[in-house]
Amino acid sequence: MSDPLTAAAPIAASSEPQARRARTPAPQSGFAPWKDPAKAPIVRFENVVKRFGDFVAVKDCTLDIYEREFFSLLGPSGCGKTTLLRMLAGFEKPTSGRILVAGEDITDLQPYERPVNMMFQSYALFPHMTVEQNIGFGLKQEGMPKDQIATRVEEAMTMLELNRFGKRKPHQLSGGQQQRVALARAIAKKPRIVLLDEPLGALDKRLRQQAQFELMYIQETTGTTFIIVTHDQEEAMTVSSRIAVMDHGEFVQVATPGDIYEAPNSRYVANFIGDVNLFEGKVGAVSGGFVDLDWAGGRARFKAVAPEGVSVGQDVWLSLRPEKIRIALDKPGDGNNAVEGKVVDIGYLGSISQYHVELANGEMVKALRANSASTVERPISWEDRVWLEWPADAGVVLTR
Ligand SMILES: Nc1ncnc2c1ncn2[C@@H]1O[C@H](COP(=O)(O)OP(=O)(O)OP(=O)(O)O)[C@@H](O)[C@H]1O
Repeated sequence: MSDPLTAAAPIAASSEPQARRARTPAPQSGFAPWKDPAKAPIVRFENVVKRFGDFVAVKDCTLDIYEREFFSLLGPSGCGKTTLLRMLAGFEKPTSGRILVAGEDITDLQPYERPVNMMFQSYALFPHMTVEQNIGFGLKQEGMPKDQIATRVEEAMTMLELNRFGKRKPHQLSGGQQQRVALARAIAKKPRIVLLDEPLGALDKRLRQQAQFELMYIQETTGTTFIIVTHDQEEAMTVSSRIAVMDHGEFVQVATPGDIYEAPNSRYVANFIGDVNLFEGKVGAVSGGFVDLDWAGGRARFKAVAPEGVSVGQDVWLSLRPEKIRIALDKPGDGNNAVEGKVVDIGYLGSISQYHVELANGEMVKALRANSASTVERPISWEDRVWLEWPADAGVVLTR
């Protein structure tokens, strides 16, 4: 059973959307400590390996996380996200490697000796205690004087808008309110680092989105470093300063949401985040920072920005997001990449439509088009022959 002190429940979904809507977090513009060589990380995983018997759950992971980051570990089920988090919290010991917090090696410290509080997916509130008592419990265990506990509990309840519920027991609260109590309890101890394992997993989509903003607000207001485990890419994109995309116990890419989306380093990452078209081809030529990519055995040549170290004859993939493609009935002029196809499906999404276009080699490409009232062209419909067009810098050439 998890320790109710450290194993708190998911974050709250607000039951007072009106009151809370005004509190959108300030954007972390310009916040990029990972780019500053003078900055020391608050968390460092150093060549961390975790084996369970013969199985390697985490393979030689090295990662720096900086103070005030909202850092996401993102990946499919079983890729090692929770194991990494549990090693940082002290519930698992690395098979080899070290974990440092603020420069101090904490690998051998007990969970309660670490400046870290972990919130698990499960609820772990004490049913016989009031909200106030639940929030103050950890502080009481630490031997904090009563008046200071009262102040901390008050602060945490105010932040989570729980003041009205202080005297209630957990069963007298909604699920979302219980989650807020759990978060209040975690932050009342003022840990330097809060770890969240799928904190919003139990919420439906609407509440989840609301709770994401709430989490961001609390993270920014308290100045705490948050590390979250999620397999929901939209969630990671919304809340994170940076994301580590994981696969089979390894980091595939660690970058900002923008870079992960715009500059994925592999087909795995491109496919994992958002919708993408992948054109397989061979490099036909490299010059002036661009490659010519021979697609479908030479049916067409696409120009794209050359990745580092690419050479003629190499197998590559052009990753192209649907919104970067212009779809039109008329053949575009020279200059951009263009390929012809037939519309086989249209998804009407309100402000935009998604077109599924079949190319000559049978490949399907997705393209988006705004449903703008000012569009003078005739609407594009099923079975139409269309042209897909994009500039050389719209896609990313991937070598793996
Ligand atoms: N105590 C354990 N004993 C043996 N294998 C384990 C243990 N804990 C985790 N594993 C294995 O290690 C791998 C990584 O598990 P982990 O819980 O870190 O994955 P995850 O990425 O968090 O997945 P999920 O999103 O499903 O929670 C899985 O294959 C899991 O079965």
